[in-house]
Amino acid sequence: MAGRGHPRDGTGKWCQMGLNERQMTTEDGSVEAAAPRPARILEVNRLVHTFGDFTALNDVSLSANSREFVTLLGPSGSGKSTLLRILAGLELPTRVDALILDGHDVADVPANRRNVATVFQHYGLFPHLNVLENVEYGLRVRKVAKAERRQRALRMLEQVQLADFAHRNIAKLSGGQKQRVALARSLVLEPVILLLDEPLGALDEKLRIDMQVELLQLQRSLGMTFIYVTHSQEEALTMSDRILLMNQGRIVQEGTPEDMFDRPASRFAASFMGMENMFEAVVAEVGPETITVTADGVTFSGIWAAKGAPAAGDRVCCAFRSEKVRIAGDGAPEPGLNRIEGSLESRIYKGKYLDITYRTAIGPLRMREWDAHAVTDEAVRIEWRASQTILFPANEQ
Ligand SMILES: Nc1ncnc2c1ncn2[C@@H]1O[C@H](COP(=O)(O)OP(=O)(O)OP(=O)(O)O)[C@@H](O)[C@H]1O
Repeated sequence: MAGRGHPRDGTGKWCQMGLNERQMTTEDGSVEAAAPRPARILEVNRLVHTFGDFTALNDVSLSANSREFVTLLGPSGSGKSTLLRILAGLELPTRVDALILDGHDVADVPANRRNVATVFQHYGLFPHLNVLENVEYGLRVRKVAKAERRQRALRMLEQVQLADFAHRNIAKLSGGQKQRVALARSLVLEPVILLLDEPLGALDEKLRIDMQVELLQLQRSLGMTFIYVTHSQEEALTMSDRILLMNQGRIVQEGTPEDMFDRPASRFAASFMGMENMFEAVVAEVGPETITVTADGVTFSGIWAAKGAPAAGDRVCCAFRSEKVRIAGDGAPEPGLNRIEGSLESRIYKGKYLDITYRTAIGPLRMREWDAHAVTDEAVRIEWRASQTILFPANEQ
């Protein structure tokens, strides 16, 4: 990419003082101010990608801002990796209206001329090179002088807490350490965007959780834009500024982690974001804040999560989380609470909590109970808040 302000050889080096206030040291040691980097670092408009007659990406548009952590979240086969490979230039899109990176349209620019770097699940390190040589490799290809590339590689190894391992053989590293080397090797090139394809997928759970925090700290301290692919909603919720939820080659919803967790706007999104209770109902009344619905003769209230507004008589889907359900007291329900009678159907011990299913007039309802002693075998009334009940059209997947 003829990226504005990004030298592709060893004649100068951009110092990241924050992505909008950069300077460049030239060969004679003078310092030049760089053009400010645009706040919007990536813009993709109407991307379509096909493999033969199979459409892997269908009318996908997205953007990323400078310093933003954007996650592509979705089930296997939803098109996340294909999208990432197109951003990296490893795959040329079948059709795209615009693919703007750092102010330039790079739709036809090959991978080695785009100022992005990619980290994959399986590291892709060179086994015959030690840690430092692996991190230096990209700078060597770019013909950066030896002293400078060594200094930059060591500085990056410090950032990923591997300075003491600089001369270690790659084969003698743990999975987490290998992934840190892979990160350092990409970051040392100072790309405008780092693309990460399930980078923690090969690590065990404890290490994955530690590395999530480390990755986030690294992204914040470098002030870099990360585009991160995962199928784990927990990983996406922990790290992202913004989540793009993908299904069958489309971005079906996007928002902050809070938006995505609290207000999934379709059956697919609700189910993927872990809403255990979901049932169909008919709109009875549309109020200013809540909407009243009926299902099998029972009346509930909820809030509308999808675009537009429903009308009385529309078929909708209601969803709420099992951890929001609790056993009701004896008195009349407080305003803003939905309530229903239930009888115990099953309970599953999960260590820290119990997953309990109650048989009710609208079907089985799940409740997560943290106090194992609170559960009795008797019939109960269970309740949950209208404000935590989301509604969306029943006819959209
Ligand atoms: N080279 C290819 N040739 C044909 N079909 C492909 C090719 N690459 C990907 N696909 C198909 O495109 C769809 C999207 O694949 P992609 O790898 O992008 O999904 P994903 O969301 O990253 O899945 P996973 O999480 O399993 O990696 C899948 O149905 C896949 O089989």
